Amino acid sequence: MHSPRPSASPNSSPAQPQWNPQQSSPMPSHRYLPAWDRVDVPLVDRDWPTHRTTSAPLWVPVDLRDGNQALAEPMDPERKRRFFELMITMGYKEIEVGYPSASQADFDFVRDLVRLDLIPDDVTIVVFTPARAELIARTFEAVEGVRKAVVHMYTATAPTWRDVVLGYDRNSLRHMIFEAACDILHRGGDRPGIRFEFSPEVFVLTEPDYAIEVCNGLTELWQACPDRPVVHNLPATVEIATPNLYADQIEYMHKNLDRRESVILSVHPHNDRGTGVACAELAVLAGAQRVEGCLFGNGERTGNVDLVTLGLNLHAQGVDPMIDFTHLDDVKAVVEYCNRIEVHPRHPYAGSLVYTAFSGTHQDAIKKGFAHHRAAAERAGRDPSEMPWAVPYLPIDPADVGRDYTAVVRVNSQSGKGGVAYLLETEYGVTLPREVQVALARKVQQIADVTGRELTVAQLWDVLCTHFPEHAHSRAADAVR
Ligand SMILES: CC(=O)SCCNC(=O)CCNC(=O)[C@H](O)C(C)(C)COP(=O)(O)OP(=O)(O)OC[C@H]1O[C@@H](n2cnc3c(N)ncnc32)[C@H](O)[C@@H]1OP(=O)(O)O
Ligand SMILES: CC(C)C(=O)C(=O)O
Repeated sequence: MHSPRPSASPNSSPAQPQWNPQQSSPMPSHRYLPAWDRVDVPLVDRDWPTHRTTSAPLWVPVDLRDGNQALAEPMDPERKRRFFELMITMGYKEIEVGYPSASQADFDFVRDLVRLDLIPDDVTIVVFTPARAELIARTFEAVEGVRKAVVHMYTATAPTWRDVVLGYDRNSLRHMIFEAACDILHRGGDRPGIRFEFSPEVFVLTEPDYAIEVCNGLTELWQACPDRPVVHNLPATVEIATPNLYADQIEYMHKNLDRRESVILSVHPHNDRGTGVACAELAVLAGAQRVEGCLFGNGERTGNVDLVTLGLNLHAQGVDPMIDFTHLDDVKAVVEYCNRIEVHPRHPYAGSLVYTAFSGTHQDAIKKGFAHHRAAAERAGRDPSEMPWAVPYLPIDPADVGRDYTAVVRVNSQSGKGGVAYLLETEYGVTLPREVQVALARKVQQIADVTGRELTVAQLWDVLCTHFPEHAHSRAADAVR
């Protein structure tokens, strides 16, 4: 049973309203089929829209495999080791450490982790392999002697990949997957610390009944039980649609997987449409229990889903992400070093500019918000850091991730009196009367308009000293003198 084609959104009426003067563009959009014509969307009596996420899923960073395979210069052993240690420090407990059959470097890295006993007892490593006998053999060689590992086998299951890339029909591909899975069972089935994972690559374009048939077959073959569950990891290898479609696909699997208590339902979103985070969040509402991704969203093309944003999105909802982000700038520095890619200044939670307001009304609100926050803490007899957070324009307290408040307000031609006054108050301890704030802001704005530049706090102080010397009495400035 499949759902009828969903109705068009209210915005897509063919009769364009007179208030919308947009014209047809020269974009060749007709070349692309909507997702609804590319894959059957299973009928879902949807539950996910009414769910809430109240606990963190199991996070599985795949930086050392999916992230690494997307780098122009894959990580050297020293970089891989630093990244691995960082993830351990942050609290990740299941970490994909590589594709050991891909290269000697990948193989050696996994061997070093095992031989040098670098994997803490409560951490499970994941090793990745295609469904090819010689590469499976090499993968097991890599984890020889490990205490705990997940052997993760993948094969593309979507029609185009079956037809064009692999050259199998549905039956012969299933046969090929099961043969490889038997090999894996044979090599690892008796080893207590070894568990199995399967990814039907390009799950989002795979017929749902085929995905179910293959996954359920593997659950059976691998003898999954609650004590030794299998992971079925359902990747949006390339994003194809709005996140609600992915959520429907995940909920369909959640409701149709056999031995559900013996299956860990995992997701692996990429970010081709820029909606990887939304896909993961809706997928968790739809039944996913485990999320694979990369720190700050490195990975193939536009990247894997960003585990930092996902974790801190939970934090900002009052849910413990179970990962330590308290030194986020240090985390960022290590990841930038290892990947040789910079994190964007606007990156959620971590970018250099994300706790900074240049614009006047935002600054005014932040200034009032901080004052209100401090006063509320005083009234309650508590430290401000323990009080519920409600400062406007700052979705979380920057201090939670190790930032101070110095960059919260910066002044340029978009700023107003509130921002200027805030900086002089916090940096110089001077509280200006409202009329002085207004007049000073006018002077500052004239300067900023002429130079087109930001003004430093020292420059603001100079403007105050020049034009309103009678108000330039500051504790901080006195201390400097
Ligand atoms: C979505 C993902 O991220 S998938 C992971 C992708 N990551 C990587 O590819 C990084 C590491 N890869 C490698 O180092 C190499 O590709 C290797 C060592 C695995 C294989 O190398 P090669 O043997 O030279 O093969 P090549 O790279 O051309 O791979 C394509 C072959 O693998 C087959 N193949 C692709 N995926 C799979 C799979 N999951 N299971 C079995 N066979 C597969 C293809 O059909 C093709 O076979 P053909 O040559 O008979 O047509
Ligand atoms: C095979 C899986 C896990 C993957 O990396 C992808 O589909 O992007």
